[in-house]
Amino acid sequence: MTFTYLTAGESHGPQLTGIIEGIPAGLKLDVAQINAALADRQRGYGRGNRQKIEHDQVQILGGVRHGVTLGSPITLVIQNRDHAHWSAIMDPTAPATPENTTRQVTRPRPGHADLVGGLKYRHADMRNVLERSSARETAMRVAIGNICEQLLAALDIHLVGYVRQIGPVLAEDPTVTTVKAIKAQTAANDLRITDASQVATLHTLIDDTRRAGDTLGGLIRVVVENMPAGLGSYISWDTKLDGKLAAAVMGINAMKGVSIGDGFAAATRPGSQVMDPIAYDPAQGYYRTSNHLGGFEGGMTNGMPLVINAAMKPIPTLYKALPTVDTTTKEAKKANVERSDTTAIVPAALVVENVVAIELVKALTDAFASDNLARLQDQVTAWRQELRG
Ligand SMILES: Cc1cc2nc3c(=O)[nH]c(=O)nc-3n(C[C@H](O)[C@H](O)[C@H](O)COP(=O)(O)O)c2cc1C
Ligand SMILES: C=C(O[C@@H]1CC(C(=O)O)=C[C@@H](OP(=O)(O)O)[C@H]1O)C(=O)O
Repeated sequence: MTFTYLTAGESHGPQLTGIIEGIPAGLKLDVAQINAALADRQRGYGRGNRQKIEHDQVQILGGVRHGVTLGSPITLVIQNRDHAHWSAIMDPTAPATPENTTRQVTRPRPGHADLVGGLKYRHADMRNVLERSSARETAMRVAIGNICEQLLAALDIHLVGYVRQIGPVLAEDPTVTTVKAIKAQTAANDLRITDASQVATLHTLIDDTRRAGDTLGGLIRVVVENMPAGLGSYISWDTKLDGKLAAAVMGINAMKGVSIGDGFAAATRPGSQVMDPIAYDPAQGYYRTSNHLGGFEGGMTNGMPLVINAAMKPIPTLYKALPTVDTTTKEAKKANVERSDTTAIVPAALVVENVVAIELVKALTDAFASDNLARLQDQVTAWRQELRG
């Protein structure tokens, strides 16, 4: 069964909707876990006031009976609580007020989708663009990704996303590398970082940046453990799983770079310091004595932990608004600002984790018969056995 999903909904519309096809029948879904992931996406130092309004909860409206997946499409809904407050602002016919003279968005923000989206779809009011280009949509990708994570857990595959750097400040403890250790470290602070000694520095950096009306980006890493070797393929460029992961991660709002393993740093070193030597052990089969290549060779998983890195640009909406042009008068103006995050690197790390989970489920359900979970589990077990031999 080919796994596909679609999301719909605007940032301040009534709800986000998601439909997933291709989750095997027989998976017991833990809705509390999906809601915990949604709450986790809302946390993080540096976010704006929207998260005080939303309390994201998923409703499952199809594809699940008595808590167990049916193999049919799964329909998910998340309400936008802010919709109620926004309807007047969203009404293009409402008269302007002194507080809000810009009911129609005509001063596009550099770095956001406003201007090009408006030109492309002929939206004179670029609110029609920002509503859908907003990363509000990533709430649904996390709900879908969490269902995928629950399927991966049923196959004993585990993953975590974390923040390595915010702006210029590195906040990664290089000795914390396992999924379990990363989860323990990152749960203990509001920055999703593994080096807790940087928390105070980063709080100050984010506070100072917010006061200056500016914004920050950063670096993210996702680590996946126990993904079997041989997923993805070298046979054609578009079968490479590292490529599919890169596209999925780049598909997240504000991502500007994706790399695997040591990534760009590998380009500066000799091959002897980059290739991962092959070894064999009867209990675990073939393995590598290092993992510079982040678990991929020839577009295929090689059985080592997958290491996927992402670079997020700073948030494009600046309170100290940037120069733009009013699209009605063509006069030089300051860009539109309503409300914004100073940095969203903390939720973004969870979003990257979740889109990785989605791509891994796609790869697994492509490779194995997956109408039913028990059958999929049997095949993955048999495949792991074959690889050990
Ligand atoms: C979790 C998350 C939250 C974001 N919050 C904001 C925000 O508050 N304000 C903003 O201007 N951009 C925000 N962004 C980034 C924009 O959505 C993104 O830059 C925009 O859609 C343009 O797309 P691009 O950066 O991929 O080119 C956020 C991104 C993520 C992943
Ligand atoms: C709503 C979310 O993020 C939003 C993403 C976003 C953007 O432009 O991407 C802009 C802001 O929207 P608003 O003006 O409504 O506050 C963020 O809050 C969310 O993550 O749930």
